[in-house]
Amino acid sequence: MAVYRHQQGRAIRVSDTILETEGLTKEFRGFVAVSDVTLKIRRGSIHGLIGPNGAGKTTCFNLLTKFLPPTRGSIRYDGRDITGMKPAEVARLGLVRSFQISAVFPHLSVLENVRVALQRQRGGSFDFWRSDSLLRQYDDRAMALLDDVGLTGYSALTAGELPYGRKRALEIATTLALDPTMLLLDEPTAGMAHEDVDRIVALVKRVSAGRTVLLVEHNLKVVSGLCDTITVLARGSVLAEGDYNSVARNPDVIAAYLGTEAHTVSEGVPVHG
Ligand SMILES: Nc1ncnc2c1ncn2[C@@H]1O[C@H](COP(=O)(O)OP(=O)(O)OP(=O)(O)O)[C@@H](O)[C@H]1O
Repeated sequence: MAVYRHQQGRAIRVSDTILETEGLTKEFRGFVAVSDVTLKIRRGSIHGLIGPNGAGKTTCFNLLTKFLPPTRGSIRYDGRDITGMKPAEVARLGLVRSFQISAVFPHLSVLENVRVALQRQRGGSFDFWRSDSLLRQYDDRAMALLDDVGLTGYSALTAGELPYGRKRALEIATTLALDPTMLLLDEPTAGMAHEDVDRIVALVKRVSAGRTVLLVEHNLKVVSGLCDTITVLARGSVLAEGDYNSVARNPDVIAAYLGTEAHTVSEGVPVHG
């Protein structure tokens, strides 16, 4: 199916694949954490990266977001080779990772955190010395983003006061402030209680409209509810790929989970029906 991007009044045909890797490999002093991974991520999809503990998901995520240089292989984003680029450069191209909670400023208010992210998107760097009135021009947009992630009622609290699940929502709001074309989320529901998980799932679904999302996730219920396509990694390599039902039925996937992570299986990987 042809995909078009509208730019300056013109429709430009773009590839259906937004992000692809070829032979992506990362070795740590001879230990191969990610081995010859070839991925194709469809524009507009929600793509999950799963696998048992130690499968190489985080390393792969760090390679894609340019936080780690690959030992071998290439990464193309939106038709461009980004293998040698820095995280800030790929972020400017619209490929943005969600920052970890440590990147939320705990002593600033929820609103100020989003404002700073918006300012950063415009100016490129943090500047705490800008006058308050200059920063206030971002308030409307910041409130709209907080509304998107269900934090309207929390805007005046300091980020440090937020409950854990709400902090993750704030982290997503600060990421959305960068107006990403493709969003990379690293375990957005890690460590959350059930009700928070459901809220984040709904949130990811909502913010995925008009975007591509790649998420690394342990919680298979989350993956099954969100992802159009799932890539299963095991021992650094791609073990299977497809929709949730097909990968969950795959005997190699079941064996990989059984071998290393019996508790995860009990949470649901082998779904047969
Ligand atoms: N900086 C590093 N130096 C050496 N080995 C590393 C480094 N980072 C990761 N590894 C190893 O690479 C392998 C893959 O790790 P990675 O964290 O990518 O897996 P994962 O699938 O994200 O695991 P988990 O689900 O447990 O977070 C592991 O064996 C890990 O010990």
